[in-house]
Amino acid sequence: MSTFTERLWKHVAPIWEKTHQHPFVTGLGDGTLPVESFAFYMKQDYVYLIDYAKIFAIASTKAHDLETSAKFAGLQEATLNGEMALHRQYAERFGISREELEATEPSFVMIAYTSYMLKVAHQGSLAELVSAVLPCMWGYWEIGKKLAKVEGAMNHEWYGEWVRTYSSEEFGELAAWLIGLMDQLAEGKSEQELARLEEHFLTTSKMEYLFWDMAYRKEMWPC
Ligand SMILES: Cc1ncc(C[n+]2csc(CCO)c2C)c(N)n1
Repeated sequence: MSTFTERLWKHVAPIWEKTHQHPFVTGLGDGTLPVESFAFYMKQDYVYLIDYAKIFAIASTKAHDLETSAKFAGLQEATLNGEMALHRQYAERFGISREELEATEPSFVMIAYTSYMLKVAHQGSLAELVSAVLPCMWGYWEIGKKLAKVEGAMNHEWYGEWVRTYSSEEFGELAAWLIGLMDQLAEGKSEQELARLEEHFLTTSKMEYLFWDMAYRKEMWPC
């Protein structure tokens, strides 16, 4: 018997493969990514994470046991003060102030992405919420591991810190925890329910791709 996340992995493989080949992602590894695209990404990602942290808070209220509730509360804290500190550090290097970072005008891809996750978080079950946020964590872990193997990527003057963060053992453990929770929550669910979880997972995986692409092209609203 294979696990539910093995099923997800099989179905998402072509989307993730396309993501790994995107010039933003390969450029993070080999250093060819234009630094202006990276700065654009950091700003959009900062406002993305403001929403994302709220989704962890919702997950904490929907948790079925105290341990899971505490873990999500901790994740909200880690996002606001850990992951976003990385962004604040980068912004400082770029000469972008905290106020400017926080006042970033959201791109339409960023709004579409977080709005989808927030909708699922508010309206769906905990299993649905986890299926929608899983590509962010699992996907970054896969990218982090891949880029860490690229010669010089860990020590690159701009992107090294990013690669070290998302390939770290600590981050891997977090991703593994969420994958385990997804499998646990999928247990005993009907095929109809599992199909809904898979749909969320595939949708946000595609959103991840779009996020890289939006940042690479520095794409804002067309009008
Ligand atoms: C577009 C986008 N997708 C995924 C992540 C990664 N991420 C989002 S929340 C979280 C948990 C810990 O803070 C992690 C690792 C990101 N930053 N930006």
